[in-house]
Amino acid sequence: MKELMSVYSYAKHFKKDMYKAIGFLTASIILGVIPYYIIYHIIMRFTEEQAMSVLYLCSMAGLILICLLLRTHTQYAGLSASHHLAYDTLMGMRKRVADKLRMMPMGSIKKHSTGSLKKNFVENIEDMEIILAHAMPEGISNLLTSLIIALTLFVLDWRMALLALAVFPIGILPVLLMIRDASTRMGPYYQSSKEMNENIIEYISGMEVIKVFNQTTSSFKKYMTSVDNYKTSTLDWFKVSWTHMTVYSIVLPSTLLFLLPFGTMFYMDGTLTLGTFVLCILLAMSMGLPLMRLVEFLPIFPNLQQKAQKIEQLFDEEEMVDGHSHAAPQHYSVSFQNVAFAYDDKEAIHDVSFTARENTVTALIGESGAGKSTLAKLLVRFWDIKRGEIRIGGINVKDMTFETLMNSISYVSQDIFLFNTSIMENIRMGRPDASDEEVMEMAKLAQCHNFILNTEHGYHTVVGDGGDKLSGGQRQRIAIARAMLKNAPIIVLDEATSATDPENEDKIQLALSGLIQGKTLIVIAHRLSTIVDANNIILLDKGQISAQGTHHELLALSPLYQKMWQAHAESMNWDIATKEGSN
Ligand SMILES: Nc1ncnc2c1ncn2[C@@H]1O[C@H](COP(=O)(O)OP(=O)(O)OP(=O)(O)O)[C@@H](O)[C@H]1O
Repeated sequence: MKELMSVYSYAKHFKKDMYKAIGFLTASIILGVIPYYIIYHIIMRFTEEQAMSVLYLCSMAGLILICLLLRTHTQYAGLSASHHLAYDTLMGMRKRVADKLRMMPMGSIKKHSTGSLKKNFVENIEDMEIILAHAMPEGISNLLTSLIIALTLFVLDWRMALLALAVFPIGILPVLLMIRDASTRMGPYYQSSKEMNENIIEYISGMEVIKVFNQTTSSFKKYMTSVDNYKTSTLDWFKVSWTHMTVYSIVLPSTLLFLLPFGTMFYMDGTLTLGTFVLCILLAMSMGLPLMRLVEFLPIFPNLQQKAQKIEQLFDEEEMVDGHSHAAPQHYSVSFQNVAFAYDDKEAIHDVSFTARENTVTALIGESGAGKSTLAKLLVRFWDIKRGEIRIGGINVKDMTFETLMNSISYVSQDIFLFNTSIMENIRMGRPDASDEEVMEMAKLAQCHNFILNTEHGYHTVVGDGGDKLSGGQRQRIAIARAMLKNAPIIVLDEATSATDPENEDKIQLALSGLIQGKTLIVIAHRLSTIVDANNIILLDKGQISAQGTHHELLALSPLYQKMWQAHAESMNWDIATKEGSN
């Protein structure tokens, strides 16, 4: 229950809307009970053989009509307040999700599969609507109404009140059994639904691999098994709950079961007047529905409790602490000082120290898995380091606000992601206030203008999910244009031209060197020929710096660099040889 109540903390006007919803819904139920009281009066006048004018009967009918109209109106007002509260809360939760994801280290986000994140942040939050808009306000108003009617019955005749309420313990028993079963059955139900979500996303995302390796049958089987498990656990739960639901939905509204025979007995032996008897019957009948509605919501709670728990678990996950310094650094030299970092328990970076100075190009090189991309990601604070310091212009990146840090760096990662919108808008994300002309200017420098003009709608061509309507090299060049448009003082390019043909790569390098004035450029590259002119080359080996210096210094001093350069030169010769051979 604590988790469920905490859900409301995301609503802006929780109390005001909640009171309004409960107030109006209670009023609507009471307005539904008043006609019973009016009917009681008419019956009593009949039995006492009092004269009733047509005017009296018409005014009573009119009163009943007014009650019913007011009931509809208050019900509408109550539900409108409860839905307002519900969607206000859901909006608060979704905003919290967006903030949470921004503040979580990438490692913590990637620990969860896309399927389970989607389930948690989309479906589970959506499912909270039923409790926020219905279960809570309607449950409380039905409880209040049942209590008011029960109290009136006690005031009229305590024996009749007990007789009317006698069905309650019998009716509530199956509900309690359902809640008990739910605690054991909800686990497998929830797990199977999570697995199904994960498998659907994996099946769709992995379709290319599935087709190429002809894994359609086995992957489809995995997906279908999870769908089947979900079906089994859901039906399993329904099989149990249907029996319980049938019992309580029959028993709970049967408030006359004991009241009618025993009430007749009391009337016969003269301990109950006819008037009280009739009124008790009408009140007991009007109590059946709110009682039933009240109990109906109870079994929903364990299910939603599980979901609220899962949402809260994610919200409780570790966050990175935003720095306080809004001040832009005085200069943009980047320095790593004795930096160590571990993914989970495995240390990937050990004691790394180097400086990338302003107005220079620093290249990070090394074999695959040496830790180059990790260093780039640590600079943009996708993760926090374990030991040491990373400073920009002398300020520790942890002390800077994320906004200041992100304004300082243009980062092009290995995994280029483009949004499913036009090429123009994808590039403009680098600087949202850039004009079309500025976007095109950058596209020209990043060598994408010509291919963009050849696409179906030019700059207005929509690039597809993640940019999948473009080639890898085209995506890379758009990402470079986006980063260049941002015009941040530090540019980090992680294999940013690896899928680009050598001719375009040279042109991009030229454009970058034109833009480097006053900037700090850090490049990660496999092709050593692209970084021979770098001012400083950092050679990484198994997460450590093996050597650093210019190309000539490293050639003279580092056996590892000599080996890498030799391998590179051989591959270039082989490349030239095969090209000549084919001509
Ligand atoms: N998200 C992650 N979780 C756990 N380990 C990781 C993760 N990313 C990288 N690693 C590990 O950290 C080490 C350094 O990886 P990194 O990606 O930085 O290497 P790299 O030099 O950029 O390699 P490449 O040239 O192939 O891109 C590797 O051993 C890798 O397996």
